[in-house]
Amino acid sequence: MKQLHVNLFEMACVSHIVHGMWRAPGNNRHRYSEMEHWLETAKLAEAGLFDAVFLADVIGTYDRFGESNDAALREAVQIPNLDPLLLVPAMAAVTKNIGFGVTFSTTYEPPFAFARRMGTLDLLTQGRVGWNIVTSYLRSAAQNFGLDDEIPHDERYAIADEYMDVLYKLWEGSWDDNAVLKDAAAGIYTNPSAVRSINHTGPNFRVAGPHLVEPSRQRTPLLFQATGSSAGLEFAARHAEVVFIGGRTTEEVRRNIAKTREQAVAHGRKPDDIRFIVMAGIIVDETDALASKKLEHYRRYYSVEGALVHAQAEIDLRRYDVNERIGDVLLREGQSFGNMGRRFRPDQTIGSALKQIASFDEGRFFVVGSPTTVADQIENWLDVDGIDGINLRQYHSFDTARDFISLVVPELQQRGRYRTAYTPDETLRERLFEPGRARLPAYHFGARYRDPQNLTAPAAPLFSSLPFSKAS
Ligand SMILES: Cc1cc2nc3c(=O)[nH]c(=O)nc-3n(C[C@H](O)[C@H](O)[C@H](O)COP(=O)(O)O)c2cc1C
Repeated sequence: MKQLHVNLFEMACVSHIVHGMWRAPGNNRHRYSEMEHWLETAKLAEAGLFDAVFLADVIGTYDRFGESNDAALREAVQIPNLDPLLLVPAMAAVTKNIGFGVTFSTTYEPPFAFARRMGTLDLLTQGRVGWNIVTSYLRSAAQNFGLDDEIPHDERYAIADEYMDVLYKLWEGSWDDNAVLKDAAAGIYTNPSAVRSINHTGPNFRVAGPHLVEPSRQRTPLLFQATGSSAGLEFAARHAEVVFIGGRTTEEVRRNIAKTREQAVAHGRKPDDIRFIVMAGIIVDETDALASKKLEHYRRYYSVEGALVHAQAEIDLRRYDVNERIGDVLLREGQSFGNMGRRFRPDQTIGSALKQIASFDEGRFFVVGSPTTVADQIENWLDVDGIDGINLRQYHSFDTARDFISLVVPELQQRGRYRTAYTPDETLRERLFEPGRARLPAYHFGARYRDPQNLTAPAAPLFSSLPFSKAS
């Protein structure tokens, strides 16, 4: 019977996704800048037998709503924030099993330095790190790295594909497993013939190598990705091992999962080589009634303005008649339906959009209720939608995680749907897949560089033409 994988869905900032909640009494969000806060977070997640603490990240500001950073700063929407990679060693030092998923963009910082950072983290954590691959979607991020505007979407994925090529060459191909000898008698620490330069030359990167970090247990960290576009799905089919999937209905979720599996098979992988995780909102209490009361309590703090900032809304919905349709207002205001199109339909009324925002309702994977109500839903998500796990959204730190751990985990364990202990000494990849699978499978694209011959044979770029469309 399938068991549920759970990541604590976090971000090193005050207001990650449930905006306004930082004002709720007892919420610890304001302690995001204290080391102790993250040590507590990691220990709590480990006590709950979670798979990992998953840290989102952005390297720019949400400056579209109101055409400035003012609202984002007032509402603390992902600013101020901290670099998530720097939290991992501290959290790893006070835990033994919990994994760490960290977000890093392939668009702005060179791959060689990132390869070293992740190699360092995989060594220090004994193989407990994963990487959430993003190409970054904020114009302000581009402007923080010398550009006027974002690089076009599909081009970012083409750059990301070459980025992965460089990383695999460094992580998988530069050092042999038996390179480090530590032979004090002979005075040889590393066998020079077991380490090689990678001499990568490509359209975006030139990297000589060798990698500076000796092989770690996973070599390549567990690869997470969230996507919905055709270029993103093609990239996931070649690279990703854990994909954040979505869908408004069970049918849509199942279709998206099937499509992603198919594309992975087209890239020489197996249908089961990808685990599917959704963002889930779970508000639980002893009874359904108490859980609904908790939801009402939380709703009082929710910030519609914070949600509009995060959606990079082109218009302030609150300024229009609730019966007007969003599409008509945008047209009249000469605005595109770009950002808001990700959450609303053009024929939706302003009133229904505001209600959707304020309702907390995050669609398909949102449940409020007793442990039984929640566990019933989770079993549905596992067996009917076909997902493998959830990123547990934090409404209140640390009540949301504590409620889940004390009320939902025992219920799921009783049903055989949740681990009762960690497998000692397992890597994060083994936890998501199976014992013995600490590294990328031999047929994964990244493993090709374990054969030094391939270091000199350039890989076929993923996209033969841009913008990418499946037909091409
Ligand atoms: C669960 C989840 C977590 C995400 N975390 C981040 C993040 O931390 N930083 C970021 O820049 N984008 C993040 N994204 C956005 C994705 O990286 C990506 O831009 C988005 O899914 C759209 O992909 P597409 O353009 O290929 O459809 C996240 C998306 C999801 C669903």
